[in-house]
Amino acid sequence: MKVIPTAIPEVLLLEPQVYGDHRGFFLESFNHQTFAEKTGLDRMFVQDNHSRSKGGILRGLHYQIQQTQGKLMRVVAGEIFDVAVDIRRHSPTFGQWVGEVLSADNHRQLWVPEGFAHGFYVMSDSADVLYKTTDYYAPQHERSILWNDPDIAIDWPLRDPHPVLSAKDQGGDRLADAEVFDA
Ligand SMILES: Cc1cn([C@H]2C[C@H](O)[C@@H](COP(=O)(O)OP(=O)(O)O[C@H]3O[C@H](C)C(=O)[C@H](O)[C@H]3O)O2)c(=O)[nH]c1=O
Repeated sequence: MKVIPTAIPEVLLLEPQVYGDHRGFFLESFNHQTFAEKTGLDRMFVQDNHSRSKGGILRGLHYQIQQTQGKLMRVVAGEIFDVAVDIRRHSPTFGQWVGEVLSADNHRQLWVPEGFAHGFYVMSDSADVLYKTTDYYAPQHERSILWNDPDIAIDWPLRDPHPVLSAKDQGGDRLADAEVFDA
């Protein structure tokens, strides 16, 4: 597995070793020992999620203010633009974002640490996103930040100007008004 740094040191792009042959391919999508050795992170994942979205859907920006979740994102069908936003008040990269294309073809994974808001935009006609989280879903602690907050200015590769959003995501907070982490 290769670990590729991003503009925010704590956000990591991972490339698994892919074993291709005449039948197709094999890869280890997660190996606890390899993940710890290569990233230096000691995390236990407690939940696996599967999210399918049509093209043009944008989910996010979400985080849990308590029971914070680290997320290991990957795509098994289609292509997404996956975004992590640093919302740790005392971080030198507070309010900055990282966006990476994850796809069924590039097999790339994004490590979104605790203390970050997360969202993705579906660039293909459909996408299946699988991800592991380091704490359990806790809706009472879930918060949303507006996907197009001008103070964050994420450069989403939109297929058209209006992504399809859930009602919750239409009403996200501006970062300036959001509950953020005191880290
Ligand atoms: C996240 C989650 C949701 N649900 C239920 C709650 C709702 O009945 C339904 C859809 O939930 P929601 O609209 O919050 O799903 P997303 O908009 O994909 O939310 C996720 O979107 C962004 C990309 C994230 O990073 C988070 O994982 C998460 O907030 O699934 C569960 O039962 N367990 C869960 O862990």
